[in-house]
Amino acid sequence: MSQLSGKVQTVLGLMDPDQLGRTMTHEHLTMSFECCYFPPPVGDEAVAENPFHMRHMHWLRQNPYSCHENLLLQQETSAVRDELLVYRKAGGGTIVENTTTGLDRDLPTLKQLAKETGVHIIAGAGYYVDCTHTEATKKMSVEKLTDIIVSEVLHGADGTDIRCGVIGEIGTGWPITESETKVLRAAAHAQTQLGCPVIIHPGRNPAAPAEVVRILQEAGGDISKTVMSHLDRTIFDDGELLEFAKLGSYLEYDLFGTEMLNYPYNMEVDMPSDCQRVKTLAFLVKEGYEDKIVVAHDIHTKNRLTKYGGHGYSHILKNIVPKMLMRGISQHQVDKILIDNPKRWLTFK
Ligand SMILES: CCC(=O)NCCS(=O)(=O)O
Repeated sequence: MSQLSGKVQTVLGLMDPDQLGRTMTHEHLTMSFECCYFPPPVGDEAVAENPFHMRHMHWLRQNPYSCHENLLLQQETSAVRDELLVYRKAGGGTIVENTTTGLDRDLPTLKQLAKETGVHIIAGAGYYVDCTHTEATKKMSVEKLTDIIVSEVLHGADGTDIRCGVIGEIGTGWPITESETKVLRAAAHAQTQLGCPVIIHPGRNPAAPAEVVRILQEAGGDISKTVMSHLDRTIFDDGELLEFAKLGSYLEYDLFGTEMLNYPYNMEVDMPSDCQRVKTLAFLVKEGYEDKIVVAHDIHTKNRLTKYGGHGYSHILKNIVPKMLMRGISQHQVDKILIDNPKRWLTFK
């Protein structure tokens, strides 16, 4: 048994899991998404260069990845601080900050935000998708990657003594690359050593989540302590969703607040609306998965902050919870989704 056993690890240190409260399991507070810039539709170049006007807000919601400035969430720490204070007032307790290596993780800023707002912040260890892996990372053995991830949890990351409390989001694409496979194996090995939570960013294909689970399992990972993110843009067929749910991971619907017609990274995908997301949650609850669902907004661009007319970090607490209750999910089940499931996942074995 390690000193972490039975605890959760925030950027301010170890904590009793009962103190977490309502938890968003997948957010970003400071990061850069420049790695995933997508050129604007032909003819829209001028808007993309000058986006932050009321008249461009709809365009930005539809094309969030086509404007360099919108991808620099790390420039908005003051606005994020204000939003975290609102989140606390709305009944929020904890945020799992999923920024990993490749996305400009900034642990000192996370620590400062936790101190200034009283929101518990849990930071992520490991690596994002292949296109952000450096040549040095790509050359590393699984053992070396494992050592780095373990050290980020036990000793601190990025040259600081600030420790991560989850592994992930571990980034994977579709098909999963050799370097991503090594990182997944390293995440599983680190999880075996530490008994810690893991969270995965799957590729944009309905087969991707199950393939990640297969790789993790083969490397000894604990799927019951693993969250599969972004299911709202990945699995659309109810039958396929239930097949995936049987594998035993937590099922994360984390794009609440995102509504767009054309999803640029995969034009086959019809991004669901928030009403459709709630409907899917109600379906999963009816099918017996109320102990496996977790939710979040995955804010990773500026336009989703309330400062720019976005929904902010309190959207689920303020708007989605009432909708869940209206659609037959009970208060007890809502509490499981927001409090009990994140707590169980985040507690070290
Ligand atoms: C870094 C944030 C992130 O990866 N978000 C997921 C975006 S998407 O793959 O669902 O478009």
